[in-house]
Amino acid sequence: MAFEGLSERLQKTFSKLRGKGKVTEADVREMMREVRLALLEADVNFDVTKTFIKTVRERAVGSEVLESLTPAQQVIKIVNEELTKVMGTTAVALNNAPKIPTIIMMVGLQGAGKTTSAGKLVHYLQTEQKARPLLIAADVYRPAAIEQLQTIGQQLQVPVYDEGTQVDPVTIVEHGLTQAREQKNDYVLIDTAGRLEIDTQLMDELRRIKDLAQPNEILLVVDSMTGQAATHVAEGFNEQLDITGVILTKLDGDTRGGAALSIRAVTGKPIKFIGSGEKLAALEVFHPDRMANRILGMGDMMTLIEKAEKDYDAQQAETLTRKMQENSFDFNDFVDQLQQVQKMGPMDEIMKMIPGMANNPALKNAQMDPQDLEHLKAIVYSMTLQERQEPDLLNPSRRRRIAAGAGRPIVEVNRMIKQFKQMQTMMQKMSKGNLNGMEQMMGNGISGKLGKMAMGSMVRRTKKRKKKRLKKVKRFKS
Ligand SMILES: Nc1nc2c(ncn2[C@@H]2O[C@H](COP(=O)(O)OP(=O)(O)OP(=O)(O)O)[C@@H](O)[C@H]2O)c(=O)[nH]1
Repeated sequence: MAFEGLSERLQKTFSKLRGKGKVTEADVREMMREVRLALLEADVNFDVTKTFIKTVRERAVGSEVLESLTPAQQVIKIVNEELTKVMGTTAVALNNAPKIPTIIMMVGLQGAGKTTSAGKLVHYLQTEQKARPLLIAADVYRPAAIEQLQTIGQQLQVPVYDEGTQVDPVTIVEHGLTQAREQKNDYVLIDTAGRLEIDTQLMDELRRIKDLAQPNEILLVVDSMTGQAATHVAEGFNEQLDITGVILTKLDGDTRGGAALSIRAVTGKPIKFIGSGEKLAALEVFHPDRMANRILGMGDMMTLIEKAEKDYDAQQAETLTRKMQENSFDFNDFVDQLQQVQKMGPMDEIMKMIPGMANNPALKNAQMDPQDLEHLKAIVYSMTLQERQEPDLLNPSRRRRIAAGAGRPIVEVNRMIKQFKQMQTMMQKMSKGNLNGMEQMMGNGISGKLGKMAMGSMVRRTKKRKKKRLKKVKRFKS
């Protein structure tokens, strides 16, 4: 799992501070030594680590922390803010051309994930902006690369311009751009060749393509698993081509985090997207603040909400919104929700995005077994319609009969009813716009002010979204 080592070490370091009424300069110094080691072990660039530690230390020994009533939380807050800063502070959007097409040139070493990322970006543009992109196959050295791009093109139903392997890539790009202009494609993605390492011939070719195409974006695709090497690659490509942004791939793997934490500081260029899987939908906009939260085990509620919005069936979501408003969330909805959550991906990944859940050992490799869902359904279907709506009717004798009817042990029935009631309470609180209830339920791992801070932005944004959704429903009804 990405950042696992770094995340665990940082959280262990900070846990020593929790509960301390007062933090001394010596405590801060000791803690920063551990943070420094954790960063270096995660393959973060040496200079980046040095500057980071210096900044955090200076801020942490300031009076705002040492004299505060919650010094441990203040220190974590500073580390969080500085991690966010190192990674670029805010998400950076794609540069768009004033007049179509916006031209995006994908560059990078062999195997970094260029071709796959070109496909993911097309999928992202189609989903987010209903774009009509064209792909240009300008990697003439690896015949399989053209076929790979054609397969991706077919999957996404976008045209792929290629002239085989015998034509100069610059000519291919020139012809491809002419076709895109004629066919009014709004985006053009150029898949260029990669090499095992940066060499003059590759750079010459990329520069010639750049001079001809005058791209709005030169996105360097780097493999996060290569750690420090990824940072060197980024430095090299940036010097030669003046890249405009980075796509960091394979963050679903066992990456230590060095690349994510170093690239921005070393090159000055933003990480714009992260790849988190081989599927075409596995591309996310890079949000430094959310990444810092994830690294510190503070969850990433915004990504979770966005993921839910994307993967949830729109009609189901609307029904759920209505039920929340009417306070009529019942057992049938409960089963539906579990089914929806199952679609979102492995349970342990999802749970880690919830504040306070990241380091829960019980969640290690937690999976939602499809069979569990079948068992839950069997229990729900053994209830009467009225019981499904009013769980208070489920007295011990009814519970026993339901267990027998579903062929499941009574403890499982009791557990499910308890979970349902918790979810129902959460829904009721959300329907009243009271997300503090949710915070209490989920944020028990990060207490007090910090928990509120972590949830604060989500509460504000969720309220805004809710308002917007309600307006939509109102408009729809009238
Ligand atoms: N797990 C994971 N695999 C990825 C990701 N991105 C790409 N890959 C895989 O990495 C391998 C290389 O990806 P390609 O897209 O072929 O790499 P490339 O940079 O185009 O390679 P060349 O064409 O040889 O220069 C493929 O097996 C991809 O499926 C990612 O975010 N996560």
